[in-house]
Order: sequence, then C-alpha cells, then structure tokens
Amino acid sequence: MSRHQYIRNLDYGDAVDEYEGYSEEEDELSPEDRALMNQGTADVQAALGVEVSKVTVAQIEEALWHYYYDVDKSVAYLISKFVNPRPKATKSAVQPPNADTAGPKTAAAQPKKKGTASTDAATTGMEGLKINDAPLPKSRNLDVLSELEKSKPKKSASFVVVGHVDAGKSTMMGRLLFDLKVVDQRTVEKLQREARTEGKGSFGLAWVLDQRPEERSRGITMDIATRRFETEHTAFTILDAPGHAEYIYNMIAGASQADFAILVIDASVDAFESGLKGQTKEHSLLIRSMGVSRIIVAINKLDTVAWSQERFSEIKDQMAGFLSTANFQHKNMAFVPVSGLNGDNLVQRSSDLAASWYTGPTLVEELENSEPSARALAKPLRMTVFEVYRTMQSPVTVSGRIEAGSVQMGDALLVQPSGQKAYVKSILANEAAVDWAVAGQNVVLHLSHIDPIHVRDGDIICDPAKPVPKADTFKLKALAFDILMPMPVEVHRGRLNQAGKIEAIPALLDKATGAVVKKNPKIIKPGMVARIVVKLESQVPLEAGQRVVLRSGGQTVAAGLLE
Ligand SMILES: Nc1nc2c(ncn2[C@@H]2O[C@H](COP(=O)(O)OP(=O)(O)OP(=O)(O)O)[C@@H](O)[C@H]2O)c(=O)[nH]1
Repeated sequence: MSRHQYIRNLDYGDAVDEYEGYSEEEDELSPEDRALMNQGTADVQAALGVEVSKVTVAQIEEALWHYYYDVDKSVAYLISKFVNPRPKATKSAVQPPNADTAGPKTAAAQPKKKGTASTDAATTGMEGLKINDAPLPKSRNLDVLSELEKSKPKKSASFVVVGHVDAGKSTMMGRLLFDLKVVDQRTVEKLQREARTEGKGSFGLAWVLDQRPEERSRGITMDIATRRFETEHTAFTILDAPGHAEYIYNMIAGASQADFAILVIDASVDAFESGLKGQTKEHSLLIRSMGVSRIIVAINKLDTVAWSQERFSEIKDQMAGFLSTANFQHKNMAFVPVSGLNGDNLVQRSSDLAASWYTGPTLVEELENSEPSARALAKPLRMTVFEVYRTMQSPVTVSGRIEAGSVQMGDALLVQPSGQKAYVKSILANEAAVDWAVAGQNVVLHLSHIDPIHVRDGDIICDPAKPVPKADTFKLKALAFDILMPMPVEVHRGRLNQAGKIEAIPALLDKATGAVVKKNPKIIKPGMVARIVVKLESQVPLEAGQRVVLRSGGQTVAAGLLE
C-alpha cells in the first residue's frame, strides 16, 4: 500500500469537519493505516535496539506519520531528536542545520487525534490537511532579482564529500562540525561511548552524520547526510556521500546538488593505491561529469604515516595527473594534508610538529576560497525535490535545491512528472522563514492545494508558464566509462532512477571540439565521447542541460549532458 494512502483517501474539507465531531473512543486511523503504523512501530523499535527505552510509542508514531511510514527516516529522526539530541543553539557564528528538515514537530503529528475536538486546528497541524478548500496563498508580486540585489545575502554554497569507502569522509565532517561548534563535546563523547559499546570505537565522530542504525552497525554511510554550517562569509551545506559502491546512486544524487567537492583520500599504507582503483577514480569522473569543476583533495589519515611530506607529495602528484585527465583544470584543484580524526588542518592548523612543513590553507579556508557555480537566476524556476514529508505548516513539505530561477510566497508551481499544480504557502531558507529564494539555495517549501500522492523524491518543481517538458527519449553527449553499445541501462538524474536502454549511437564525437568524428559507430570505448540516444520505460521531466549518469550491471558506464 502506498505510504500516502491515508492522505489520498481523504476529502480534506470533510476531514476537517469530521474532526470536530469525533469521540475519544474512535481509532483515528483506518484499519490499513493502523496495520502500517503497528508494523512500522515494531520495525522502528527493533531498529532502535537498546535505545528503544529513550523513545515513547507516541513519539515513534509521530515520526512514522510525518515520514509516511518510512522506517529509516523515522529512526534517523528519533535518534537525532531523542537518543543523541543536538545541542541548543549557541551564540557562535556557526548555525545549526535547518530545523525544519530535521523531522516532525510535535504538534504536526497530532492531526489524527480525533478525540481532541476542542484543540485548535492550527496548533495540531489539522489546518494543513485542507488541501483544496483553503484560500490561495497571497503573493506579494515581488521583483525577486531586485530584492536580491538590495539584500546582499551571505554567499551560499553546497559541497559533496566523496571518496573511496572508509577514506574517512564522515569522520572528517563530524570533526569539522565539532571544531566549528555546531556539535558540542558532550554529544561527541556520548557518540564515542556508544560506538565503543558496540565495538565500533573509531566511528564516534562519523556517527554525527551516520545516524541510521544500519549505517552504524555496518560502519558505512548509505545515504546522503545533509548538515549546514556558516563561516564569516558563506553558508555551507555539506552533502556527505556514501563511499560504498552499492550506494553510488545516492552519491550521484548528492553530486547533482553540489557547487564543488571534497575528495577524501586515505594516505595510509596501500590504502591510497587500492582506493585509486576503486571509488576514488569513479567518484572523480562522476562528479566532473555532473558539472562539478572545483575539487579540494583532502589527503587524510596522515597521522598513520607520521605526517610524511613525501607520502603527501607522492599522492598529490599522482592525483593531480589523474584529475587533469578527468578534465579538472589545475587552477581548480587544491590539496590539503589532514587528519580528520584529530582535526589537523581542518579548521585549525595542525599543532603536530611533524606536520609543520605544511603552511598552506586549512580545509575550511579552501572551502572559503571556492566560488560557487554561476547561478541561473534569470531562468525559469527549476527545483529538484530531495525529500517530501509532512510538517505542521503543510502535509506536503518539500526540501531541495533551487537549480534555476526563483520562487516566492504565493507562487503557483507545477510538479513534474505528475503535472499537478501547487502553491507556495511559505518558504524556509537557512532555517528562517523568507518571502523568496533564488537559484543555489537549499530551501524547504510548504505547499498547498496539492495531494502528496502527486509529489515524489526526484520530481522537478517548475514555473507553470515555462514548464520542464516530459519525455521518454533523450539525446546525451556522454563520456564513456565502459564499453557502450545498444544495451539496457539504469538512468540516474538527481534522486531519480529509471530503467531504460541505449537505443542508438548516432555519432562518435571529438573530445575537445564536440565535432562528429564517425557516424553510427557500433561500440564506444571507455574514455571516448559519443552522442547516444536513450529510451526510458516511462516519461520523466527532461530538458537540455541536465546531467545524467548511466549504469549497468552495478557499474557506471557513462555520464553526460542532455542535448
Ligand atoms: N588514524 C586515522 N583514522 C581515521 C581518520 N579518519 C577516519 N579514520 C578512521 O577510518 C574509518 C572509516 O571512517 P569513516 O569516516 O566511516 O569513513 P567514510 O569514508 O565516511 O566511510 P563510508 O562513508 O562508509 O565510505 C574509521 O575507523 C575512522 O575512525 C584519520 O584521520 N586518522
């Protein structure tokens, strides 16, 4: 049964009216939803293991309701909220991540408590259930570009953290957040204690980002973890990607939202060499194909080789050579020697005497030196939906990054591929309610006048006057990672995954100029660039300029730009 079933079956106006008259005794859920809720509660309790005593059944039900019975998301939320709560906001310049994306508000989870008839609908979130009978949100018809010009907001940038499995990506980001005081000492010590208890002593810092029980028990990242921090000049969003080959589709989703990348390399004996054959290479090629041009290479775990400058230089030289063949320009590469575990050269320069040979920028300084990609401010609105969930403000709340254009309160939007209209009730950017937001910002939109069944992770929200078209066939200018020929493939664009096939290869192209070298080649070898035609099993929102990755048999076979 669909996770949206309860919402879909409701006539929202009636639901609110009926709500007034329900008695205490009635079960607030339909039998199907009660079954889903009971099963979900049991699954969440099992996943929480020994931590289950810290969470009540009501809190579990709230989380399940909010996340449409998604057990993983509910567990991640409950852990961050009740098992390892974040510290209260400090006066530090560094801001905590967006609270609205972090999970259900208590009141939001109450809409089905039919017995509490006297409760104010606005405080229960019931108001949010009226989908088609509420008045349309009012627009102030702002000229967003001139508002932007006037407000001169802090620069915002997103970066994806990639690299071979176990290179130390999550540990480094956990440590960075700790050193920037986004995460406090008590929380880190607690995570370290818990990690030790579970025989994962070295993963305490990584658990700041890896919050799912399965991630913790396996010691690997499985999905993108998003956290936010601010420096003096920039509001950054971290997209911590999984290194494990099995979860590469989540890494692709992260890379598609990034302005630049941190590539983490394990410098310890033999680890760099095996990583280069594995995800180091694949991730570098992928992020470049996804349009990321600035790369900061964090050469990590230098504590394990006594801060050998020779090892750093050896890795730096090999990586610079490899990255330039992957089409990164030397001026867009930076190399920082670090120990993510100890915090050397992340926020503060290393105090280890053995590391004194390095006098260059720290990792954070290199982040500050990175220019976000040019924003397509004047283009029509395009926003890829990262996640859909319920909040007190709206049963259809979406988070994601505005890739092009702008959005303001009261705007009418079109959701593709469902083709349904929605309106913007309110907007959150950098945790604060705002009247408008522009390309490059990660935002939360509270939508009205749309049923949640019509909005999915990976959808595109666009301007109804200039909608993104839907298609099931597209032409791609693709870099081959493997041999290409007419064959079945999986197509990845942001969060969207679709089965399809390479239907034709009309041309082999010159890598530098894009000119046709040969018409209708039979196969394309790795490293070549070709124009290929891909057919999908169903229609999805597609337009020129989108970045797409093709995979087959568990391998990335090509990536490129829609023509
Ligand atoms: N000695 C040392 N160990 C480190 C350092 N950074 C990470 N580690 C260890 O390396 C292991 C893997 O760290 P993670 O942060 O989980 O690695 P990851 O790259 O995020 O892993 P995946 O996301 O699953 O690919 C853990 O045991 C860490 O404690 C470091 O700078 N020095």
